[in-house]
Amino acid sequence: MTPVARISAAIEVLDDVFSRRRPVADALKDWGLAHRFAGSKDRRAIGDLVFDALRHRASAAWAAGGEDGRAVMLGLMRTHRGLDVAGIERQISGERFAPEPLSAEERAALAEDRLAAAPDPVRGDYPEWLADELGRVLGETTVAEMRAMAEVAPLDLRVNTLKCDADRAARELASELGRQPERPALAPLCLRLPVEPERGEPHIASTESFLKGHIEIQDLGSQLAAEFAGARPGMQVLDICAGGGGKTLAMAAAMGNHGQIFAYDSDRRRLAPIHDRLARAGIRNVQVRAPKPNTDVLDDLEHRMDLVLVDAPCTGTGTWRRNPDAKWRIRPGSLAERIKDQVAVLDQAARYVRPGGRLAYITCSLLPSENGDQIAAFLDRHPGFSVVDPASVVAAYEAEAMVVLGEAVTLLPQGLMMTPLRSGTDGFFVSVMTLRS
Ligand SMILES: C[S@@+](CC[C@H](N)C(=O)[O-])C[C@H]1O[C@@H](n2cnc3c(N)ncnc32)[C@H](O)[C@@H]1O
Repeated sequence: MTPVARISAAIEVLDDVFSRRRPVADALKDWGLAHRFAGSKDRRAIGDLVFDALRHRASAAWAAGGEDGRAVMLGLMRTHRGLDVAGIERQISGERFAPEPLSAEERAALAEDRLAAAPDPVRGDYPEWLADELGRVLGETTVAEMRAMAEVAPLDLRVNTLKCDADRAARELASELGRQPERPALAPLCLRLPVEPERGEPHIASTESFLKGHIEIQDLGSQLAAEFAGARPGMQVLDICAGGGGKTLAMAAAMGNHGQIFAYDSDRRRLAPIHDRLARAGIRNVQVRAPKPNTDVLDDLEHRMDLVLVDAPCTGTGTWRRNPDAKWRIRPGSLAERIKDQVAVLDQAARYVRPGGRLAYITCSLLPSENGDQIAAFLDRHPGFSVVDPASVVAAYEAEAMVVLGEAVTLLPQGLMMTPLRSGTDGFFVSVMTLRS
């Protein structure tokens, strides 16, 4: 396909997403099925265009003065590809499969510099109805943070210390992929592969390092969140929202395979990948407890756990770098649902903490209603718990990892927050609490 035909295809997919409110993955898949002549490079290029357009949907639409796929694609070229009107006209001209030439109105809109006067949610590319919530926690940095949230995320890997050390894993990856991973200063066990659009994402899951269990794919923010929970060798730990096991694996490594982790999730299908992942990582101290009908499979753990981790179901507003589609799909009703889920799982989790034990609550969301407000309400319902000073949570990690987090982590009254701009991670909130002895 020619570059201009790819642009036309991306417009078609975007219109499908916008007009039928379809998930982007479904729209791209259907487009591929209906256009079998398109090769893998074409599909990747169209996918990249569509994802880029979704990252910057509001600002691009504003710049072009329209709302549909065509307007967003034209605006994207203007605001995020640095093209002027003549440049855009060159990009979309061609004999076959080219979009219609620019109309006089489009040309006029694209010629103006409209974005400077746009409202904050447009300049920062986030939904207007979340502006107050985001502003409450991000304040004056909201637009800058949301702009960072609209960029493409790097690929982060966690070195599995049960099998390998960071220097060796970095050498292995460099020789397998032909590129040297970065070593973010915040975490000695993180290897980072920045985006290289022309090469596409490396296929980590087929590397020897991955297959041997030397590395796991995990965002740096998720790695740090698991560290902040404070699992230590010998502890009894319940990971009550274990899902595919990202945090379970990180905690098992931090515990050096000593002590016990119970991995539970109310949805047994979500637990399915954990078995292979545990085996690959050489983990021996995890017992997977899948739910069973009419049986409380966690009964014997009540009041016994040194640490209960709640990696809570949430809106995922912190992961918009990876799912730009999600920021336009989230609705007030789904936020309200997640808040209810969080109340339920926190109340359940509290039962398993031993006196003097810890309860760690994590979300990949930046919304205070899922984070600080949720913890404040929990403390009202459970007066035996209190928040561990977030500064001391950070200090404990810094001492252990021999790093300084400084401004990379934002300390809040009920916990701490990581953000794309300040931390270079997905957005995360972590609150650590203790139960009175
Ligand atoms: C953020 S995901 C967990 C991700 C996982 N910990 C990881 O690091 O890969 C949240 C999980 O909570 C589970 N969940 C939701 N409500 C729950 C409940 N009441 N009890 C246990 N798990 C629950 C969901 O099924 C989902 O798998």
